[in-house]
Amino acid sequence: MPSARTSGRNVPQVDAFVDLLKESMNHAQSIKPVATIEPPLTKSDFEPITARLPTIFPGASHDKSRQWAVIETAARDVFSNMIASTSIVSPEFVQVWNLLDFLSVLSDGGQCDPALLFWLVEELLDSQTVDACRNVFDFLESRRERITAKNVKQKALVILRSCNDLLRRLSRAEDAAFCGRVYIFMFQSIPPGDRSSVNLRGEYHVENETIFEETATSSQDTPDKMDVDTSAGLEKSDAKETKSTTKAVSSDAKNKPAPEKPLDTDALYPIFWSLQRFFSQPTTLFDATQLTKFKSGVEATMSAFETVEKIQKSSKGSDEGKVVPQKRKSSGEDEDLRSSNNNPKYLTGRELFALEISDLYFRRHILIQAFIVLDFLLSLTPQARAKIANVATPNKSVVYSDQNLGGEDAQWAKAMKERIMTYIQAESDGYFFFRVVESVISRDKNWVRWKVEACPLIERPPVFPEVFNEARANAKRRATSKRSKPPMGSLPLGFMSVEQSDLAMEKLKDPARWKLPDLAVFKDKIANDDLDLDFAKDEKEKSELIEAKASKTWRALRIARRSRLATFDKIDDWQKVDAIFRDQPDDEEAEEETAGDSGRRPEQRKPIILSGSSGVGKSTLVSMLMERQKGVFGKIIQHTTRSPKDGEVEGQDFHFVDSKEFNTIRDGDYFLEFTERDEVHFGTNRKSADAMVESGKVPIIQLSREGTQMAKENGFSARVIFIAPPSLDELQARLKKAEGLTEEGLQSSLKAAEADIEQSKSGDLYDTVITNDDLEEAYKALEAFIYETPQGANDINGNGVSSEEDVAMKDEANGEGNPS
Ligand SMILES: Nc1ncnc2c1ncn2[C@@H]1O[C@H](COP(=O)(O)OP(=O)(O)OP(=O)(O)O)[C@@H](O)[C@H]1O
Repeated sequence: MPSARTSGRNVPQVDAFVDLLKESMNHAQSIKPVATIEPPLTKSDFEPITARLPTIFPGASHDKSRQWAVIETAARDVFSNMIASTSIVSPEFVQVWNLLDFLSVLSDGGQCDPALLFWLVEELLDSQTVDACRNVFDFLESRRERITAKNVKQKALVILRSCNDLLRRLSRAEDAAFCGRVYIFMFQSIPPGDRSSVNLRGEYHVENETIFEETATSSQDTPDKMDVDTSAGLEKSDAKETKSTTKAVSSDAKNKPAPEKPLDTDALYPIFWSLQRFFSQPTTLFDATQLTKFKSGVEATMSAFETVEKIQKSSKGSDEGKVVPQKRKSSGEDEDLRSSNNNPKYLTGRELFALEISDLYFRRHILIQAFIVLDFLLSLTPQARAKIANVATPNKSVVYSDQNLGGEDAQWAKAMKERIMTYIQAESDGYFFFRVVESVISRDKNWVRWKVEACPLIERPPVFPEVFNEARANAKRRATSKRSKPPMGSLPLGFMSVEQSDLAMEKLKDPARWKLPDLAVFKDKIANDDLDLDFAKDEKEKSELIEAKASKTWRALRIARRSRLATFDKIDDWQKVDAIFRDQPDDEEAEEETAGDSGRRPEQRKPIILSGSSGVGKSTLVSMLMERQKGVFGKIIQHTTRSPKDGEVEGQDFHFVDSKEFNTIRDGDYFLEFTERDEVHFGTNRKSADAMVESGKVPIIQLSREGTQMAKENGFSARVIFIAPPSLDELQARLKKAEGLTEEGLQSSLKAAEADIEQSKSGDLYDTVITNDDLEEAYKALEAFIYETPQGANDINGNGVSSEEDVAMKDEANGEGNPS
């Protein structure tokens, strides 16, 4: 990291503050030697530096605005130099995070402009690729509470601006999860009642225009002239209608009822796509001619959709009726589609149209658009207006008080809404799909109402201590006064009160009361149910038997999960669970399972992290452990964005994924750690570790120091072992044996190893250090640690993955283990 240059402005205070910043960076590095975003540096960390501020800005009554300007100028200079010369993925970039931490401390103390940190973050986001912006968000998310605790009003605007700028760069489709992170950050930083991001003027997003082919193709009339229409002009949906469009629309121009005979796809095409203009600008429907056009367009679309569905239903199972797409023309069209700020775009090629409308999801998409616009129209009816009549000062921009939806049009809108609803719900999962849509729309209506009411402040009134105490006491009473119901399936205990106490105690000891039944018992019972099902007299009896079988199957599965989890893979249908009853798992699995018994299980089942630099022997030791204690340990395979090397096997060495998939997992917070080395990403999926624990094995994870650090910071509960090389010379010798390692790679590994060894001395990251000199000795030490450390010791984080026993015990406590 190059040191910050002075600004050259010849303002002594600026120069002095630049020097102070440089010192603060050195100081920060001595306090936090790691190159990670975590841990954040705090006020006390910077105390020696902030104590010197009065030497630059002397006197209690000095000009505050001047101080802020000086600090801003100096900070911008230092910051620009840093980001211009340091890559965000390099360890040196930690200085930028440290600088931002320092500015946050200054800002909280009123020493600099509260928004300064966010101005720099805005600059940083502007200067980085989308991928690198994720790192910036790692920082922002980790510090969110602190950096938005004070003066949020002054910061809100720049937070909104930078988040919105970033959102404009993100693709809603490709970076959906990242978009979510940005939104969540925005919403968490800015109070819900803040109106800075509300579209109070009710403006529509009119730039996202849908473009489609204006000229009618000759695909039907003159099929052999297909290619000629490469010259067909593209027209915006609000452009003048073409011959074919006019013709199609004019058939309905006098507001005739719906055409029962659907239009062919060619005639429907322009009508269909011109609806998009109404969808994106519903206010155009205030014009009667446009409304008529909209109505006929929606009707034509609806009829076509209904016909498509009928055809599809009747031709189910055969290829008849399937629309075969014609080959797409290659033109510059695709680039056009992706332009304009990553707005999601429909593919509007004429030759795709038939295929598109044969897709149920596409049809649903369009119908939901129409549904929303119909809802909007219905908000203009006198009945809907009556609902907002008591709003004192409505926001005129979103009320459209000069517009009214007349009786006939309102009837039409209502009927069409119904028709759409019926259509969507008709498909198998249509009901659930529509419920989701409905709940989203109804939630949105509340926001619209809030806007209509001119966005009153959303405030939660303070709760007084007396009220709080009373509520707590009430809650406690309610939770404890009622006699709790015995857990489902509990056996009766009535005999305890009537029988002699010693006899009652004996009865209590009956194994049937506390022991899980044998899995085999359920095999026969389920087989009997199957038999009875074949002879069921009527539907009622049949459904009772199915219910009884389901209950038994469920209990059998719960018992089987303890010892036969692997067989669950073979179950596709809950009605056929024979796999769990088979005595001998077949072939390889049988071997594996028998072999599995040969290993000794450690008392502590927490995941084990083997940390250490490249070449120290982690893989060698893990292989030995897995070989000598068969079936006890399971290696957690990392995800990586690099491609497999010769001999590497997917799922054995790594899970090889592309950056997109990696980022999705990462944004979904599924990695317990992730690191980057030479532009290659590595990450460990938390779920793999959880699944391993569930299956009864002890997960083993090989991690670098950074990865270990991150796993620990992310609250992952594990025992951490540092594998040290006997010496750097020996490590060099071992590394040299590795094929394909360049001199540069070798030196960088040695440097990293040196830092790792240094860090291991601090003793706060690792539970034990094993020096891998003599391999056998190192292995013995590893086993000793794993097997001889009692339960509860070395728990770096008490709240992580629970062991199998914990789960089992919880089940027993909940009565879930009791099957009767
Ligand atoms: N105690 C030892 N004595 C001599 N050679 C060893 C010893 N332990 C491991 N090695 C050798 O060192 C090399 C590196 O070992 P290994 O691949 O296990 O390291 P690693 O820590 O897993 O490295 P990486 O993190 O790069 O995968 C191998 O050739 C291995 O055989």
